[in-house]
Amino acid sequence: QLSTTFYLRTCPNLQHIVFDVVAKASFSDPRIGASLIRLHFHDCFVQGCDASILLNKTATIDSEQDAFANANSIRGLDVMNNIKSYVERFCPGTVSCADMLAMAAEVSSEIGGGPQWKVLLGRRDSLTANRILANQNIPAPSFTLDQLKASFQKQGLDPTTDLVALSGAHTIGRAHCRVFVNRLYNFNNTGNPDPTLDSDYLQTLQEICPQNGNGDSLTNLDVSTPNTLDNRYYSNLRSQRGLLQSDQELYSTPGADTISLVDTYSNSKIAFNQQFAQSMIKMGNIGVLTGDQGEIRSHCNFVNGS
Ligand code: HEM
Ligand SMILES: [Ca+2]
Ligand SMILES: [Ca+2]
Repeated sequence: QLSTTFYLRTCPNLQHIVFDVVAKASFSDPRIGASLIRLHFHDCFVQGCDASILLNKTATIDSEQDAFANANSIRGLDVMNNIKSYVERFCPGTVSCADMLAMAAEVSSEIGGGPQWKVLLGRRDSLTANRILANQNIPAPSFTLDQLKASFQKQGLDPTTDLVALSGAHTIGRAHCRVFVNRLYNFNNTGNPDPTLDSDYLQTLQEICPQNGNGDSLTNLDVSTPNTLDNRYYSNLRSQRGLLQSDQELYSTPGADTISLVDTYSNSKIAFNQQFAQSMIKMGNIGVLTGDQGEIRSHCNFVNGS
């Protein structure tokens, strides 16, 4: 239903606009690519890839930006608005915010040293947002492997291949202490740290995140190459240096079918790149609105006429 040539005639310089805005933003903020990739993920897992995450709270919109996983956490909304204002200047009323999110994620992969792919286009923007669904559908960092699998399966993604490949996005970006501090001191109320955490790495993390701190400090998701979209994430998991419980689960759950894929991707950047691109395309197809469904928003943060 979507196509790579959707805006070929109606917005020929779209790709350049998205690339230029993201590239420029990356100079001053090397983390922005990570934030944009995550924004696309958090959009697609709630009502599909329809830019519902971009809608601000109003009298009628219960903003997904206030969901647990998003509040004080998502970034890049300003960059999306910046892209939109350029796009509206060149091709007014044509390009959906949902497509811009998918393109911004692809460009961010490219800029970060990851794979490129042909982005499928033609998505339309939602008229609604759903904060409650966001709380239900966006996986939590404390999830076990079974819970992660169920979450991906609910979206029609493969609970092994897509889960392992897309988790590889944690090869870039940062996380707050609050999302993993339980692993450092009192894992599952045992009074001890998570036993699947390397002891040197544990010590480093304890220095960054004191036991009774406010949890607001940030650290890199990938301890090896924090700003490069490579396959080091997977070698970290093999040496018990996954930052989130949901990361380490992929390798440390006894007998799991995800272990051999972690090995495969850690041994082959090519295999990872290929599957990451394929899984990103698949994620980008979740629940899309097409044809005359939804609308093309004139401002990404508001439905038209509001
Ligand atoms: C598998 C289940 C997943 C869980 C439980 C999870 C959880 C998280 C958490 C807790 C953070 C840190 C947020 C913060 O502290 O503010 C984070 C960051 C991030 N996530 Fe995930 N995530 C998952 C899958 C994904 C997927 C599928 C993608 C993209 C394809 C992704 C991309 C990212 C990126 C790039 C960051 C860093 C964002 C930044 O620095 O602004 N994650 N994730
Ligand atoms: Ca959505
Ligand atoms: Ca990396």
